Amino acid sequence: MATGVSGSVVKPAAVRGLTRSFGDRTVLDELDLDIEPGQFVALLGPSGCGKSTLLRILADLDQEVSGDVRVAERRAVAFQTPRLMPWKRVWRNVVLGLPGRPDKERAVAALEEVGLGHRVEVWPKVLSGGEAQRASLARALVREPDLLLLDEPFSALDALTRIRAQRLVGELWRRHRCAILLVTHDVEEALLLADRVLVMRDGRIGYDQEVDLDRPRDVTDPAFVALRAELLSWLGVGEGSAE
Ligand SMILES: Nc1ncnc2c1ncn2[C@@H]1O[C@H](COP(=O)(O)OP(=O)(O)OP(=O)(O)O)[C@@H](O)[C@H]1O
Repeated sequence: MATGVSGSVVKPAAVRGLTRSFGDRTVLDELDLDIEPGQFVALLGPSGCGKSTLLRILADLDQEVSGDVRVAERRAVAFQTPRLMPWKRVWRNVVLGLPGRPDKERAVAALEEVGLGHRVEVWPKVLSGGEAQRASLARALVREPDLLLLDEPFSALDALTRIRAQRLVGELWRRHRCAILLVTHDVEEALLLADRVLVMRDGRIGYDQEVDLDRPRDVTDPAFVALRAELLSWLGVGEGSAE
């Protein structure tokens, strides 16, 4: 039975038996997933395994599913590209789609939080790639989500900008304590940021590991190195791969 996304739940996400097919290809196959309030979850998996498909379903952008999908009503999403409307100033982009009159004060507060207090009035085309991505984070945060869905938000950024953006997301999460589901290809990024790392395999969550390391995390910490090796092995690219 196709049920789609329903709101008002205690958990930011509770998914049971989620199946999504495109033609005769089943991408998500009876997938189960719970995300707890305030939890930072990273989702990894080989290209084409269905990560974005799952995220789009949780964002209610795809309803062609079977299974039971319950997601917090307050949710927000940021994609790989910032998707700002070029004909609207940055602050108007941030509050676009919110009910009521555009609330500039709210937009400014969110932009200040991501370090863009000086970019309130400009057009999106003036922003650098990193700034545009931060504006898209501000647009997500202004919605005060219980669940923030991030689909490879850093992958188009250069290495340094990417590190800054990762740190910013870590700080925003500490401050807001919303649950986050971060889709990423980057094992190190997942282990630096998340409480819990998932790997998709055969249309389900094949690996589900808590990351119980102190923050800020140290990539040279033996526990970090061991977890990274385990994850790479699960992804089929490590020494002694699980494949
Ligand atoms: N609208 C669609 N129509 C047909 N096939 C689709 C559609 N959306 C996704 N797919 C297929 O579903 C599979 C999973 O795609 P998805 O984008 O979820 O993978 P992904 O794990 O996010 O990949 P990547 O890491 O490369 O972004 C792919 O084979 C893709 O071609």
